[in-house]
Amino acid sequence: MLAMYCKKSSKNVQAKCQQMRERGQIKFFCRIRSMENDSDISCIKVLSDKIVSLTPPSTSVGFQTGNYREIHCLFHRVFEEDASQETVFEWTTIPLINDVFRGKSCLLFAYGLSGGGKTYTMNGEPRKPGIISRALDVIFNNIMHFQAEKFVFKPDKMNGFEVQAEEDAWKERQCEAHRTQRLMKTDDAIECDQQAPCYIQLEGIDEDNIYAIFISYVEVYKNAVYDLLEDTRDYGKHKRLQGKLVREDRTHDMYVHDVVEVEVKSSKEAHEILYKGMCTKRKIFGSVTSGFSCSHSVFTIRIVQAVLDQFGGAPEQKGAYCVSKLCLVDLAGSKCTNYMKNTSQRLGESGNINNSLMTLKTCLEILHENQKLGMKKLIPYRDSKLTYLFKNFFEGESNIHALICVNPRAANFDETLHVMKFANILKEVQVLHQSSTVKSTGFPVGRRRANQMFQEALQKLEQDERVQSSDDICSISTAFPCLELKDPMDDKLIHNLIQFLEFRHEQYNLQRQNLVHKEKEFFEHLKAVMQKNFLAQHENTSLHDILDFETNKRIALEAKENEMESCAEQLRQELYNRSEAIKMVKQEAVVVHEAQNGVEMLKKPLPLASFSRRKRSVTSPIISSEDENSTSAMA
Ligand SMILES: Nc1ncnc2c1ncn2[C@@H]1O[C@H](COP(=O)(O)OP(=O)(O)OP(=O)(O)O)[C@@H](O)[C@H]1O
Repeated sequence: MLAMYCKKSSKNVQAKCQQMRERGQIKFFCRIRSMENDSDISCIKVLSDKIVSLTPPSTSVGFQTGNYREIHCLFHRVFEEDASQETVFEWTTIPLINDVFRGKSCLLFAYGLSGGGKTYTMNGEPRKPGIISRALDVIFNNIMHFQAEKFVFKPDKMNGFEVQAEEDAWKERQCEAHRTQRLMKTDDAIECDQQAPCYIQLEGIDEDNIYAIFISYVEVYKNAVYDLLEDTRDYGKHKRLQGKLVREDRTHDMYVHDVVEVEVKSSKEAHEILYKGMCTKRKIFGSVTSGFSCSHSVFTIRIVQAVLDQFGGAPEQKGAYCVSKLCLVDLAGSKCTNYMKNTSQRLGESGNINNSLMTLKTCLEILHENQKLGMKKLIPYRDSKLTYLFKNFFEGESNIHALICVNPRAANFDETLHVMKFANILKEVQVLHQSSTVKSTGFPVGRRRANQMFQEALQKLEQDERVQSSDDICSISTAFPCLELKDPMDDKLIHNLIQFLEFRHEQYNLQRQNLVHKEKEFFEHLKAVMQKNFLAQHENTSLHDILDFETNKRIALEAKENEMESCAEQLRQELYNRSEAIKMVKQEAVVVHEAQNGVEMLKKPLPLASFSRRKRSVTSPIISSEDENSTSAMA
């Protein structure tokens, strides 16, 4: 959270905090990059892990117009120059990934001046992977053994998914295997040397669920959306990527129409797709932006999760799944114009960037006004593709994190101040806190493991030669005695047969009794397990209640803490203002006192000598030592 000082009554602040608890707040982070040159002067000081202060340098517009007060900005967390990529990722992205696995939709965007380190933070560099790369690693490390078969879930190109029959999915898997082999032979296939083994245990992963991950990568450039994963191999010099439409689905969620969405099964596969997109971006947009990104990159990870049925098998019921997404956005630099050479095309580009960021600002301002005053003003999301794409994050239920990337150079002070002001507008906007969309099914916990154990046991039974004969399993006696009658008078055979059958019958009864007994035992055991399960579920529910209670308490405390921090900052500012005022009053008092002294001195009758000296000093205030000597001589 960022707070710039404003004078509001504590009642207002309290009401606001209450509102925040219900609606949820956008979390603000600030990353300060290291300076390029040692000779550069910094205008940013980190006061604590949440507060930074901006000191206007003498060259700044504010300073020149007499506004040279320090400005304090409050964030959820401040990352100093030496903060690692890992730390930034853990603070800004891990909570969002956890929420995505709870079925929520999340947005993380990097905003700041050109060269502030947005792309460095989002995409990273070789050996210093950024947020996108780490997010992919963490997701796949956690769901490695819980993935659905490929192509079971198929995007319907309208934000939704279809569940395919196993045979259709298998056919698609075969086709894809050929296609990938072909693709890997092209120049676009890049070695993924950036892959970082990032192991962080996520919350919200349910081993009784199956997961499927889909990624898409688009670029918003000159108010048009381009698909970076579109096949560009046939695109020659004169052929360009086609702009895509941004549409709204039945649930008012936005999507890029006809965008390529790739289902990935490993972090390596996801990285290959990511680098393919980066290559396209460099090839198509790189040449016109000369190192500074004048377009907005949107990398989306969609997670489909379905609950396994009561036997631990894949769900067949259509629609029995939940879809959530994580959008990782690298916004264009907010000060592109200065960095770009003044060719007309580039001025046009920078104008477009500023337009889209301006529209974003306008939308947020109107949204805040609507929320604050209960108005229903039309918000111009449609004025820019960027805002239209993210409409749902601001209007609907979502979790949003904003990462403000700043360069502390004093020369950038004025622009940095604008970035902070933009962040301050964002702070005012409230987004609805999304409740988890993953519903409890009532199925027993541990279905996947139980199913696996059952399958293993079955396999073992099939493999074991000793139990393959069904005779061995349900045998009630040895083989029948020889029934060949050699002598018609021979009663022994009949007698033996009767004995054998009686023994067999006895064995049958015994085994039957045994079976009934075992069945009874099994049901007793099952009952005990069910009872235990019921108790565990009960305990689980009460633990969830406690957790919810504690979470609410934590949220309330956090809100209180934020409120206190705001109040403390206000009081500090007030103190500063008052001490400045006291200083000025003291100075004025000294001046008045001196003036009074002067008047009193004048009122006193002076001796003649001193009068003549005074008279002289009045007429000629600058007296040299020679004059003084001569005056005293005259006296
Ligand atoms: N925290 C950091 N530590 C080390 N180097 C950094 C850091 N932040 C940025 N850099 C370096 O600064 C340069 C510019 O950073 P980057 O391209 O990320 O800026 P940007 O904000 O994305 O700019 P633009 O909006 O123009 O794309 C890069 O060479 C990057 O390596």
